[in-house]
Amino acid sequence: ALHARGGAPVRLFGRDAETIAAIETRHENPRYLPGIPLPPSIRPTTDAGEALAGANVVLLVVPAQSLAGLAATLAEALPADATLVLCAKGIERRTGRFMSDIVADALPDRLVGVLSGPSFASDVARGLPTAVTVAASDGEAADALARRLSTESFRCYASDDLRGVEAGGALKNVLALAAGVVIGRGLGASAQAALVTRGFVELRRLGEALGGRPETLMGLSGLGDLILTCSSPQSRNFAYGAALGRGEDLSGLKLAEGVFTAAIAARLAGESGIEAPIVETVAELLSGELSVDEAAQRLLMRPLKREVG
Ligand SMILES: NC(=O)C1=CN([C@@H]2O[C@H](COP(=O)(O)OP(=O)(O)OC[C@H]3O[C@@H](n4cnc5c(N)ncnc54)[C@H](OP(=O)(O)O)[C@@H]3O)[C@@H](O)[C@H]2O)C=CC1
Ligand SMILES: O=C(CO)COP(=O)(O)O
Repeated sequence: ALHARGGAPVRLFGRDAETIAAIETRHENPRYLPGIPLPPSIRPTTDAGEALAGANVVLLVVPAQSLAGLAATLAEALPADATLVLCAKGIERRTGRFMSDIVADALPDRLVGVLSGPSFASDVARGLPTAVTVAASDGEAADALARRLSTESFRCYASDDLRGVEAGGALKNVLALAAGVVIGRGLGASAQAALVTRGFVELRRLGEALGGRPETLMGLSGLGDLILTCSSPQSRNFAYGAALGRGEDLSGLKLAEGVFTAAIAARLAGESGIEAPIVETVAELLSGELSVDEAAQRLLMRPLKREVG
């Protein structure tokens, strides 16, 4: 929407014919962004070939667990010189792969960027001020992509630390879920602040162990996104954790990305010898090893080894 408003030719591929038809006729996405007018110049289609013909920048915006399937759908129609921008935050549950690894396997030799940072879709689509990180392994490519994707309301900062950006985006989902549990259980704002701070320590430790740089984890795609999603019910991960914390029936609720990432993140922490008690507690809660009460208590008041605030 942002780029179409700025005059760029934008095509939108989606698989749900009803939603695509609504965007075409009403210039609104009633399922995902109700009430937000979309520029009539956007060309929506259910035909991947039509969407991709001649495209030079392609943003892939599906949940992390769906990226491999989407990459397979697009493979044939994707122009050879198109730059791919990965917007999903997470780790593939089945394989433990980060998003850039999935795309490197399915669509090798492509220029790949990762876009991540504190940015709720509805804020971005409304044109509210947003700042994110755009990473590519090649610094010059990251700079060019950040310039290309920036608009007056959407500022992209370039980074060449692809793994650090991916790690921050995936881990904050698990921590946002934990923050939701704390609030849902009624533990209060002080506990929430403690959770976010201790969660950030885990995000940094684990993110570095996975190959990310400290300054990336302290930036928009790490700390920035952690602050946003640990404090807003607009975050699906936070909202899912809050419902869990309140003891609600979750059967009608779409699984948040952090549900898929928690066990993998806990395993990666174990393999790297990293202490990640919050991530581990979320994984144990989701697997049923801990009750909500036990988990809520453990998230903040687990037995101390040698932690210093
Ligand atoms: N929403 C947000 O505020 C933000 C989201 N993100 C990240 O973006 C990613 C997507 O999030 P979001 O859009 O909110 O997710 P939603 O679950 O709200 O929407 C997912 C969209 O992806 C489509 N989709 C899923 N699988 C496929 C597939 N195999 N082929 C084609 N389309 C598919 C869905 O289509 P259908 O309707 O047909 O199922 C739907 O349009 C996530 O990783 C999230 O972390 C990042 C920042 C902010
Ligand atoms: O990543 C997000 C905002 O930056 C969106 O978070 P949720 O996936 O938890 O909704």
